[in-house]
Amino acid sequence: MSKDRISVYKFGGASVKSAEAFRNLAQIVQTNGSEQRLLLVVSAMGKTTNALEELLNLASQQREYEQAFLQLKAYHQEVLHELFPDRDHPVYQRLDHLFELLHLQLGSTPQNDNFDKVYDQTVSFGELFSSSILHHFLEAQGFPNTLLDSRKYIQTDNNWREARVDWGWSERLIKRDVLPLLQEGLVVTQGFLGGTNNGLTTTLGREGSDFSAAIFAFCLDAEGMYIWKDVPGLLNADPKYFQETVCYAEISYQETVEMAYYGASVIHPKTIKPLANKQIPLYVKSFLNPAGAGTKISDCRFEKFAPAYIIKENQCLVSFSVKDFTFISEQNLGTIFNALSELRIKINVMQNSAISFSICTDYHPTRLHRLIQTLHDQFVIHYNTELRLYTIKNYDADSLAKMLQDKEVLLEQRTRTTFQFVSK
Ligand SMILES: Nc1ncnc2c1ncn2[C@@H]1O[C@H](COP(=O)(O)OP(=O)(O)O)[C@@H](O)[C@H]1O
Ligand SMILES: N[C@@H](CC(=O)OP(=O)(O)O)C(=O)O
Repeated sequence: MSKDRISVYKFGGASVKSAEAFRNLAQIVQTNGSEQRLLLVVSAMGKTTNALEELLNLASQQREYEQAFLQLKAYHQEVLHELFPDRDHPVYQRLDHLFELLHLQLGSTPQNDNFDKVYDQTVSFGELFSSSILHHFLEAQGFPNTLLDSRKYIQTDNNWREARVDWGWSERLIKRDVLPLLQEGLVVTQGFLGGTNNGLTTTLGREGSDFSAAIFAFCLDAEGMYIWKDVPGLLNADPKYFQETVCYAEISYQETVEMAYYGASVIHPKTIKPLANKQIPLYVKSFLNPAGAGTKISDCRFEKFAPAYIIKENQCLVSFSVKDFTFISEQNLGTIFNALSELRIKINVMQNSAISFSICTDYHPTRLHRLIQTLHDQFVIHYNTELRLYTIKNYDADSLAKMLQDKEVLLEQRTRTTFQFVSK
């Protein structure tokens, strides 16, 4: 087998959540690493990013965070103790140092007024911890590797928490430095993180490690990208909600990007575009059964595939009504869209009637409050929270009946292929 092939492997939180998970990961690298050059992109361990968000919230509200900090540190240390019996191993010093830096960062939070900027400097520690552990663990297992700081390669603007990639600059840097490193052996790097040209850390949006891997795959002209998950592949529904699911053996980029857009959380929505633009296949594989076929996502075409069910949680339905019985005009819509864009509120579904306009969006209380403040002079605004957005792609009578059963529908919309509704 030729060693000219480059593949990018992405391991998410679930695949590094415990010492056992790290061992399983090393096994996957051992099985597949002799056939190809591998770049490993790793997310934070388990639910570390959530824990870091919680720490930051406590610190920014000047509330007690020491206990939560120590808990997060203890979780990482437990994994270290299992993976590195020698307590003098340099990985211990490295992790101690990173936790000290996190502690300093949290200590300076209340004085800082740009929350989103501080968010990126804080929440990014999860991937710094996990990638350091992975680097040292693979070395100890006999897989020499380079630990690459993705913040120096994925160059972004300072649109904190959802930074936009400078593709040209990132590609030049990655081609210049990472290609030669891959000739020497494995490369390990962080998902989710980018960096500005003045050296500050940015993040690419929650669950953005899939996207990081796709950026590297694009810039390296990889032969394939693999995301290793706790499911057999891309399924027609989230097994957390549905007992019976079907695994797609092959599916197109287009179907996948739509599923991701509607909320199938298995793949970050931004992942597909860079891969499709260079025709790089994406494989969704199970780290619990690495020999399983998984799903291949590529430029294929299928006429018919099993209906896909997607549930997006934590939705909010907002309706804007004009105050004087004039119709909703393009001018009114322009005003609403401008405010939404300013506040980074994304529309998941929208619908207008004669005198009102409704949107379904992810619920962010602070942003919604600001939206109401901005527009309350011109519109009467009502909203409902704790809703779900249901989407059925490739629906038929049976799948509709199944999803709609016992639900009160607050808004619905259908095209020839896709049915969506908002409900409790
Ligand atoms: N269509 C789908 N197919 C497979 N898994 C799905 C789908 N929709 C949602 N999921 C969920 O995605 C989870 C895996 O993604 P994620 O939790 O982001 O993994 P990681 O953080 O380890 O990368 C699965 O456990 C499953 O519950
Ligand atoms: N750790 C980040 C980035 C990420 O992609 O994680 P995961 O691959 O576990 O979804 C997050 O939780 O948002």
